[in-house]
Amino acid sequence: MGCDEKREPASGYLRVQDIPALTQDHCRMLDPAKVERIINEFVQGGPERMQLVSDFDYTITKQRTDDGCAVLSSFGIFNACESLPENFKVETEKLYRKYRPIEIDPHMPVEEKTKFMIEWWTKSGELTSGFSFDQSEIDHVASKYKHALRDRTHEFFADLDRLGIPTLVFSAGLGNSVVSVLRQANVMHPNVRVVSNFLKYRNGNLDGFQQPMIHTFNKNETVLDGNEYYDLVHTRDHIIVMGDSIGDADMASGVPASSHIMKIGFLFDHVEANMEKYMKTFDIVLVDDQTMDVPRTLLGLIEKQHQLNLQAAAAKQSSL
Ligand SMILES: C[n+]1cn([C@@H]2O[C@H](COP(=O)(O)OP(=O)(O)O)[C@@H](O)[C@H]2O)c2nc(N)[nH]c(=O)c21
Ligand SMILES: [Mg+2]
Repeated sequence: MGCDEKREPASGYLRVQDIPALTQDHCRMLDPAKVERIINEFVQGGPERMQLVSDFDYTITKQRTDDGCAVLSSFGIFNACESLPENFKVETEKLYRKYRPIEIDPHMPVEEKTKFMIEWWTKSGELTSGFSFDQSEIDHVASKYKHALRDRTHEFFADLDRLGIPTLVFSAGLGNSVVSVLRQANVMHPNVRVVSNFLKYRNGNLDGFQQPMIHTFNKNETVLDGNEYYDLVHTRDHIIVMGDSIGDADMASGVPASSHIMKIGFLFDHVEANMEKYMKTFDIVLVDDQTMDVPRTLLGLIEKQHQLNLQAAAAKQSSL
């Protein structure tokens, strides 16, 4: 026939229109054929080739809760701890007011922004120094947010664990809060790794953040180069990336160019204004979806084929 599009798909080929989670109104795709192609690659490749990379704030946590209560970010959880010195609160707030507009400035080039972000995280680390602080304070505040994870997060992390899929939670926020929320929600399984900024101590007092600094514009797998997680995942070329900010879509940059990446974006704020950019950036855009149902559906398809393969192999073995 000489034309790819017209070629009849092999039997067992999955069609987007036959996957109910992907035909919901709030599930948008600019290029459904590309999504379909990647799903079939994932299903054929099986769990051994998969890895998941996810943002934390408002990706694993909800963008909107049932009771309407705001969910604190990981830095927000730290800032809500009662024992922090007054001066810390005043000065970090000043930094936020200065640097946050730069971070989201649509006109400034990323290279220029990066300099400012390094400055912000550095100054924030300097302020997070020289006073005593106990992790139990973070745990206390974080306990309020263990129920603010997306619906079916527990099941989703159980799926990832059962299938042995390495799961990287990437956050330019505060790792101590991220880990605390995930632990208290009972999803911190052995396949989960959190790469983020963690508190450092010296002589019993806080001493800023541990290296390497993770900021908005280096939050991707290049920052992992050479560490043990990179070694674990660099051969896993089938990648699901999940985020709520445009920049999250780049979290897997640094992996080999031949990789197949499915980018899932959760869109909630200013839906109309953001839609076009999200559609161009993410393969699947979920509008006000506060669940893990779509990523779970992808894992379900991969697992189903995996089970069939295992059964076929067992049947072949017993017939020998
Ligand atoms: C250094 N610093 C950075 N941030 C914000 O923390 C965010 C963490 O970035 P992220 O991990 O991409 O999380 P997200 O899901 O919230 O986007 C950045 O986008 C910054 O806006 C910060 N926020 C607070 N409250 N305090 C800080 O010191 C601070
Ligand atoms: Mg986020």
